[in-house]
Amino acid sequence: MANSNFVNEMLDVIIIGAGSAGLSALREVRKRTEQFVIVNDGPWGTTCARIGCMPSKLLIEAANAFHRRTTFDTFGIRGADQLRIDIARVMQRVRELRNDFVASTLNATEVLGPRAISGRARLLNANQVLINDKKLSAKNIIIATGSHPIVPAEWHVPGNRLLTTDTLFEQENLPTRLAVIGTGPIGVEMAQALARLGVKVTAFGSNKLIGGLTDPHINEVALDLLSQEFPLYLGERAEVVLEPEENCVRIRTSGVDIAVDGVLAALGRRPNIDNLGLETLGVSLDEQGLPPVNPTTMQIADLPVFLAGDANNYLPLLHEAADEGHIAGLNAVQEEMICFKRRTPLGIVFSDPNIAVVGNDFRSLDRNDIVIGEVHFDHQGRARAAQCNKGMLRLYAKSGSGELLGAEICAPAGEHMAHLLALAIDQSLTVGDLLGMPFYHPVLEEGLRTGLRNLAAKLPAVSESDLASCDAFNAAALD
Ligand SMILES: Cc1cc2nc3c(=O)[nH]c(=O)nc-3n(C[C@H](O)[C@H](O)[C@H](O)COP(=O)(O)OP(=O)(O)OC[C@H]3O[C@@H](n4cnc5c(N)ncnc54)[C@H](O)[C@@H]3O)c2cc1C
Ligand SMILES: NC(=O)c1ccc[n+]([C@@H]2O[C@H](COP(=O)([O-])OP(=O)(O)OC[C@H]3O[C@@H](n4cnc5c(N)ncnc54)[C@H](O)[C@@H]3O)[C@@H](O)[C@H]2O)c1
Repeated sequence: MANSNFVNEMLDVIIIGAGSAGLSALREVRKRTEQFVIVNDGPWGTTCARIGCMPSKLLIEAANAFHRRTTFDTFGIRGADQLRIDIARVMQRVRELRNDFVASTLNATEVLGPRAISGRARLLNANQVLINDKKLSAKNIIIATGSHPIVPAEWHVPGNRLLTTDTLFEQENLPTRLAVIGTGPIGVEMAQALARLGVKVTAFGSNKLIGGLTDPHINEVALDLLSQEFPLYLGERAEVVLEPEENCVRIRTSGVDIAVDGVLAALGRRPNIDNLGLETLGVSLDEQGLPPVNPTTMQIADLPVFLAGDANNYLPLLHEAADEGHIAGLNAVQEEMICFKRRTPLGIVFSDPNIAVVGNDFRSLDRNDIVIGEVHFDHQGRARAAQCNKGMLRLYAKSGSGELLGAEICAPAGEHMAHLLALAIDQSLTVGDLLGMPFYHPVLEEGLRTGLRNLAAKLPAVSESDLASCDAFNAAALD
């Protein structure tokens, strides 16, 4: 990308960071002015496409395709034990498709010529940025610098044994024994995928709740299912020590001491705000070094500066980063600030079964104001047919009105049910409204309907003339 020649101009907008948030902001800014630049440090192509959502899902798809062989015998398909995984080819395919996805994101900036600048930006004040030793000025600045994986300084593990998702997808081969440290969304997704690809995975997490779950019942189900595939040790920080004489890394907790060939750090991500010059803005910074940001406008305090995407650590998810870039991009070229209503919360972990949290999570709800419905998928008809009959879903509704408030899920097709539920929660639908909707047969969503019926039984009865009152058969074949 070109170097800057906008030194003496007062630009309308400088966008710092060309990830999903920055590109989303760029789209809105470009519709309204030509007086802008976008600056990006390091490779262009976004975290999502290059080292995040997309390559991780590519790896998961390969792992799940191979894992399907464990069900073949029951289906009557013989010879599964002859199937072999070619890790080098798996990783090559991940990179090939990943490169395609990256290329598709570059179109937006390649057409910009000198307005797309490669370099590291640092704020000098609320209207000035230093880029490649040149001062650029703008009426508004959008910061969308993303985040990076946290790796504890005390680990002292050399790069060839220490992986993060920044480096995992570049590997030609995978370690034989791997410790995945951290069992949030990234740790859970990668631990299961790598275990399914034949890596001897052991997972460690300081939090007893995994994959972003807050409902202990769903967490227990998720833990039970995942621990059938690889051991998980939770509730303690793991100590990570290089043992050069033993040619391994040792992972220790109070109850475990194991040797591994490599470590995947999945301990969370920190916003890319260090040395960014946020202190020059003259606003108070919190203990993480973050300034106050209005989530409806993305504005920092009352400054002409906006903070969007993972960089603000508010909702570090792709669709939220895109929304925040959109909001910041619009507001940066607007006379009057527009306040946006944010979307219904939705988080999905692409484990098998999927883990999802939608609407209000269990932890945030007052137990006295809600009723809870639940369903196990062990006996669900369609799930049994597909040999994916495991998992559980819990639904939370307002006790008087039956308005659906949230759900936590570890269930087959959880990603799709979470979307249906997000739609319902966004529209303030009640359990009765949902049970009045059509459910086809035989589908996994009938499991969701069983959960809704379980919830409806704890709410005031609906009118007999309402089809929402239509009851279950209590037969696996029909529900
Ligand atoms: C392994 C993994 C899997 C994920 N899976 C999912 C998923 O399935 N679903 C989902 O919703 N989310 C997922 N996420 C999260 C999602 O990828 C992020 O929320 C999203 O990519 C953040 O976009 P962003 O624009 O804020 O940051 P980025 O895309 O990281 O963009 C920030 C850019 O700013 C640049 N930059 C940083 N500092 C400077 C500076 N000083 N000057 C100039 N440029 C700078 C960076 O180099 C980078 O190019 C995943 C993340 C990871 C790591
Ligand atoms: N499918 C998805 O939607 C998806 C997938 C991946 C990532 N993401 C996003 O990326 C963000 C980062 O994900 P993440 O999983 O890296 O972070 P996270 O913060 O959600 O989870 C990190 C986990 O590591 C644990 N941990 C921290 N230090 C530890 C230590 N020393 N020893 C053991 N455990 C330790 C924490 O208790 C926590 O459970 C998430 O907030 C999520 O929004 C989303």
